[in-house]
Amino acid sequence: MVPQPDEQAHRQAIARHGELTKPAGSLGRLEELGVWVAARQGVCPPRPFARPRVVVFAGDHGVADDGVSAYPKEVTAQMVANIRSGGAAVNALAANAGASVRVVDMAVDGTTAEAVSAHKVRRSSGALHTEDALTPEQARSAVLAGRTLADEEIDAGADLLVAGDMGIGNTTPAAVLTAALTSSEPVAVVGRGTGIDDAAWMRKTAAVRDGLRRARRVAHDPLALLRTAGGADLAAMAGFLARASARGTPVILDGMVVGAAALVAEELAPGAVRWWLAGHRSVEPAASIVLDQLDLRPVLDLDMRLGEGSGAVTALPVVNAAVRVLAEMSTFAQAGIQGPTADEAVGPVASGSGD
Ligand SMILES: O=C(O)c1ccc[n+]([C@@H]2O[C@H](COP(=O)([O-])O)[C@@H](O)[C@H]2O)c1
Ligand SMILES: Cc1cc2nc[nH]c2cc1C
Repeated sequence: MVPQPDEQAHRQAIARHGELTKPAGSLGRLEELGVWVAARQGVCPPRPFARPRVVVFAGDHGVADDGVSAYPKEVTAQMVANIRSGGAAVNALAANAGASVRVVDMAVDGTTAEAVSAHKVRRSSGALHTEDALTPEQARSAVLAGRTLADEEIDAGADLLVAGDMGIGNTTPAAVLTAALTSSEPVAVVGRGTGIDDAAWMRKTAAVRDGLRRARRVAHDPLALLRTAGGADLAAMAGFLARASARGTPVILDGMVVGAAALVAEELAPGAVRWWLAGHRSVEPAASIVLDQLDLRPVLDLDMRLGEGSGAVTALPVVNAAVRVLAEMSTFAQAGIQGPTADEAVGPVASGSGD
């Protein structure tokens, strides 16, 4: 069961925005974001996030051997090492936001450090256009690993979670999952991933078509869908996102790959979306389809298409800014400033974060 955000804190935050020393509604969506956090923390005014945590789910995909990515699968293991040593984009952007980063190997086609491979399910997920991505047992283990990781992080004090992804080929299964759960056509969900050319785009679209043919048959069953056309990374992310919501822990979603996992998580745990904020709009076309389906409006739109949780942690300082407005501004009464005249007091907070 997914808990409801706190209605009372939600109402108090909206009322408080009307009392702060600014024209009603003048901070635009920043007001709405502060209200969103207050309702998730169950307190008004809300607190800046003290222990935001990123978990990057790494795993490559057999379909990448058929020329659907601009990079070879070896890059996945190399980037896991780079994230671990602090040299990836997500490390820099997380540091800017006061967040810490953990990377886990769910299905990397290579050897990674012992410290990151405790939950590893297999080497590379299956080539979804010709075979199942996982066995039923692997799918169950991967979802459970994601749930366990969310529990571990929340129990260790994380007050905001971000799921990131790293895996050569992962935009192909993410496109299939998105198409299967939104009744979209392959051409609508296939993008350029790491930067593929037209020939690779056509190969990728054919792979998505073939994967989707099998995925559509099991689209009503989230575990079967993850097994057929997802992969260990996507399954773990779905478990992680569903569990965060069940624990009442807010999440900032990243781009297209995390978005696809979020669609599955919403199937696993209906209502989970109420604990998620969309960090940004990835340029991948499927990302916008996910946002529409989940009725989420992204905080940022910076033409990013990286993954790793990078868009989510880029949005986090804006979310913390929204919190500080509610927590630190003076009210009209405190500052001895005249409030609005009755006629002027129009609706204080914009809508559209899913509330
Ligand atoms: O999540 C996104 O919006 C996103 C968009 C484009 C690329 N990516 C990243 O690029 C990699 C997958 O791209 P590809 O072309 O190998 O399928 C993987 O590591 C993802 O994290 C991620
Ligand atoms: C270098 C590199 C870094 C990445 N980070 C997420 N996906 C990626 C893909 C590549 C190729």
